[in-house]
Amino acid sequence: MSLKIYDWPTGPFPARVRIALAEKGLLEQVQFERINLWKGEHKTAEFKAKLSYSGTVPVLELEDGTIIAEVNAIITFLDNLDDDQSLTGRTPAQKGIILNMTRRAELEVQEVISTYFHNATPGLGPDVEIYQNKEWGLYQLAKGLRGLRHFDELLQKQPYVAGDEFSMADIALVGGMLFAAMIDVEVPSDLTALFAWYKRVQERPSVKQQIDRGFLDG
Ligand SMILES: N[C@@H](CCC(=O)N[C@@H](CS(=O)(=O)O)C(=O)NCC(=O)O)C(=O)O
Repeated sequence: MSLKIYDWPTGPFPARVRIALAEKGLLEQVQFERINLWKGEHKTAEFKAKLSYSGTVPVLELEDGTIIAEVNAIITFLDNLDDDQSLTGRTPAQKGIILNMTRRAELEVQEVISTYFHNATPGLGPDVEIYQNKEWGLYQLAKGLRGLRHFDELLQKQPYVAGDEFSMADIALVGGMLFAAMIDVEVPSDLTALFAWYKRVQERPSVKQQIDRGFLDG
């Protein structure tokens, strides 16, 4: 099976798919095509018509041309290629809890830090950031810091974001931590359970290799 993924190689959202690919042993079966976000290649009419209505990456293209263009959807597809849905859940309850916590990590951390990046910093540059609202961006950053504190409290009581095992939900929170690191958002040092979790998940080569990749500028 050959898969094609359009992404920015070190972007925090694409990193989540790359972690899942590594977890499933599929990294070698993927052809990656770099989409330069700083040049707005993800915002062209052609890209949005063919690949991503939202104008975002990553986008997965299957051999038959099928397009899947949301991180969680891509990971769900990958996790269902074999008979062990370790990332998205093996039972109905696990599937519900993992998706619940994945969305919470997105809505309370990664997406709000991304909104801060695009609104209250130069972001991808004036040619791409055609609308910015600095006040809204700062408001979302404060929400993201509250979100990180919430996950610190959660991780004082359980080893992983959705419970006792590593899952797609942990990958989502790793995405939030990567986004924070990429734009120098300081994670408060008193979030010791969060940092302990981050150290724990970095024991997985799939996660460590993404964190060690650093970030490319446009
Ligand atoms: N809802 C999308 C969000 C994807 C997303 O925001 N991707 C970023 C990539 S990166 O910033 O993590 O590298 C993007 O395309 N950003 C470009 C933009 O928002 O203009 C998903 O979950 O896949």
